[in-house]
Amino acid sequence: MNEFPSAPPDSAPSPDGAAIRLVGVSKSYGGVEAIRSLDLDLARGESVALLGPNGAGKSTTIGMMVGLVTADRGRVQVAGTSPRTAVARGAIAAMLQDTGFMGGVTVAELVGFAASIYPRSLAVGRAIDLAGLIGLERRRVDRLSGGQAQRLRFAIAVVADPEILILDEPTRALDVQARAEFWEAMRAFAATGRTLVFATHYLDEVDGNASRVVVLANGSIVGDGRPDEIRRRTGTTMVRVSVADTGFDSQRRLEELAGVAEIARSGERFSLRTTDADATVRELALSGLSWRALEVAPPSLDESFLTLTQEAS
Ligand SMILES: Nc1ncnc2c1ncn2[C@@H]1O[C@H](COP(=O)(O)OP(=O)(O)OP(=O)(O)O)[C@@H](O)[C@H]1O
Repeated sequence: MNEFPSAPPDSAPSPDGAAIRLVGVSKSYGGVEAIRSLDLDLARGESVALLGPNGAGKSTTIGMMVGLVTADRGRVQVAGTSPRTAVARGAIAAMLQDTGFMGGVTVAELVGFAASIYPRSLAVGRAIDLAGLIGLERRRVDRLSGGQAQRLRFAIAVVADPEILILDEPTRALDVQARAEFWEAMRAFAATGRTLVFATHYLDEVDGNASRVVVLANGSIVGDGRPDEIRRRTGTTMVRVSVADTGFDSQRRLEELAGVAEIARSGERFSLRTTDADATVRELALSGLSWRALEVAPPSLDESFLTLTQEAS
């Protein structure tokens, strides 16, 4: 896939550097409070993963960023202006869930139509290439597979050559190969200093693709930081070790090592869940136990995610 051009200088975000700013934003649907007094500042150049269980408020937040949902209270600013103005200027573009296409047109015609809306746009062929749709230019849009349609949504968003790109569950209908290609294109986009915001349920997409993780639950932010910070703050590390003498005394001594919260055993192999792996390993080394095959596994993002969202419910 091609490289993206550098971020254009004339689409600079607000003077203070925020690409997107939400201040005290709330949104209710009837009796349902979808978003509760949310404050969020996204700096230019950040790649932000928006995580949260079903109904947490991710799509509502994204809808407000692109001017499709109006907040009941608070202020939403995008590239230093209102979301709708930012969309009209092509400063922000989005790939949303399940958007339909106008019927009876080809892939190239539809991307060309999208390009004609914006003051500045990529060449149609370039957007089609970036989206991995080469060879499908003349295919009618109603004859695309689910994964091809998803790539077309991406082509329509990226043809705006936006400063900020918003993606709501972008890889939902893609197979493994297409997912890998999609993220390759996204990393190239982010590497040009542009801002990327994506909502996902696939936590394995966060590492390597997000510089920041924002976790939502019940319409509020319950976690915000670098992926490794989120893990460390909430997760526990697993220390695994084999001990030749598996008698009661060995198990008790392992349980008493600093930081150990829980212990499980399978034959000679012990799995220690620890809140402080360094302290656990240090004491293990001094314990006099006859151990081998030490493994230290970092906390998983899945576990951190569950901890954060369950605490909030
Ligand atoms: N148009 C609407 N009318 C009524 N309620 C809505 C509407 N849109 C969202 N909601 C409600 O607002 C809350 C937040 O929904 P939202 O779609 O923003 O969550 P989400 O985090 O994107 O969920 P998912 O992961 O399932 O897509 C939910 O309780 C949802 O039922």
